[in-house]
Amino acid sequence: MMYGAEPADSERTAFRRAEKRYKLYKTPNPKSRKKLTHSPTDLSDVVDFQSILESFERSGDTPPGVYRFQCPGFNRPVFCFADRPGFYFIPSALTVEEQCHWIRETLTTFPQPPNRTSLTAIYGPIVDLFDAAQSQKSLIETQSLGADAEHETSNGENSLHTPKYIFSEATDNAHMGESCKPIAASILLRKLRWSTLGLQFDWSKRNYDASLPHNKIPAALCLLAKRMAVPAMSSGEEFLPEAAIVNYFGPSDMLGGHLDDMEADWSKPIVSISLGCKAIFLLGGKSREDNPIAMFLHSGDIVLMAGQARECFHGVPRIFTDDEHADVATLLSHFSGKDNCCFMDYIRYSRININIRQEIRRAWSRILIRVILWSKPLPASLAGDLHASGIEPSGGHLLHPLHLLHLFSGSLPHQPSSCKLFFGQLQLSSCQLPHSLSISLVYSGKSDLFCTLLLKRLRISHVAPSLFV
Ligand SMILES: O=C(O)CCC(=O)C(=O)O
Ligand SMILES: [Fe+2]
Repeated sequence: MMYGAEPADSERTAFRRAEKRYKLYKTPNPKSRKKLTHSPTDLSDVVDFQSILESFERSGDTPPGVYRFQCPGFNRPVFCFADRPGFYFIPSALTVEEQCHWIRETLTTFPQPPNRTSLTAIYGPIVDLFDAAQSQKSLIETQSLGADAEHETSNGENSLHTPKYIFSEATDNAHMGESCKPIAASILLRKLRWSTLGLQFDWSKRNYDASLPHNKIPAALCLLAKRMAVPAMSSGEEFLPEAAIVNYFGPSDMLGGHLDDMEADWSKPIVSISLGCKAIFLLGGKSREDNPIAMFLHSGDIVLMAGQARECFHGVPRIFTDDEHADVATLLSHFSGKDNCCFMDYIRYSRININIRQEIRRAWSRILIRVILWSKPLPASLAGDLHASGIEPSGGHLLHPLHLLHLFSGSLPHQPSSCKLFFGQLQLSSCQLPHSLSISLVYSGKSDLFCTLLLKRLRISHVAPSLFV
């Protein structure tokens, strides 16, 4: 969309106006007819935690509205905004060596199958994309190649996940025809927008699909996230990473305002790591109408969003790749040397974000359990029915409310004797019982009470109120 040509509609909210204020605009360069130049952006209102940290270390002071969060045992200063509870900023959380390590990982190991990437839907699983870019290979459809190439596809993949495309030295497509045009790996690497670690996110359905093949989150990343999540965790609680999304940003990319709502328990933080070129992060409020706070994200900064901050719109309207603002000189100096030039070339004009999550709401399995909460003896026909469907557990009393509530919440808010006859259906996630639970009551004497109770106690992710009678 061109500057100034957007419909008034899109400018309606405060969040959208802030995005427009900070996004990259290219205008014709007065000195050269062909080239475009970037129009200057007023950055005077952008909070810079790098300089807040410096002045805090010098004088112990923080600017109005920002305070240092005391977190015993955490060895980095953490800052918070007075009016955005649940948001934590850890400036320079990673050393430059750590940043280099994670940049390598995000480009080499993280996009490897079975992890899905933004390229998987088009090309199938792609193995060793970064290596291929480094050695100037091209991606070619497997049918268009002979036996030699087939050999390469047996790279540890089973037949189900055999790549449709593979990398080849060949770039001459004269004999292949237009439909099989090779695509340079370096171009694909630039097109890589995201990869997912741990439980795989299915963007078409906007949920995590536990049935997709996946590995656990790499142990070192898990450890880092646990260590960094501490300021946002209640004391004694540990962050348990289950999935991570890696975002790759090129010079004119942006991430529009959004909420991350695919996790069942919003009290758990999202741990978000910034690598590479500096960016502007917008932290809005619970409505798009709330004025967002703009702040810089530098390479090595970590942000935590937990509790109320999980309900705040946020986004990244701008990546700086120009020498004046990108702030990657130190990083680039660590990537000097022949073996590193590909990393250096990439990160000079890119930003990478790794965000790590817990309590993923899984796609529903097909296990359907009818649950009956009763205060009287269970009618024999119903008991027999349940028994026949093979859902009665050993011990026989699962469907007693006491048992159910203990199983999922460890507490019992009211006595079974005060329950009316409740008859409902529970649909359970097969992977992780307490985290994902959906219930629709088909009959209930006090369905609203029951619903509130389940929502509160059992972390029900979704209730279809229309089904309540
Ligand atoms: O890139 C960032 O810093 C934020 C990423 C983010 O909000 C997301 O992936 O949901
Ligand atoms: Fe997000």
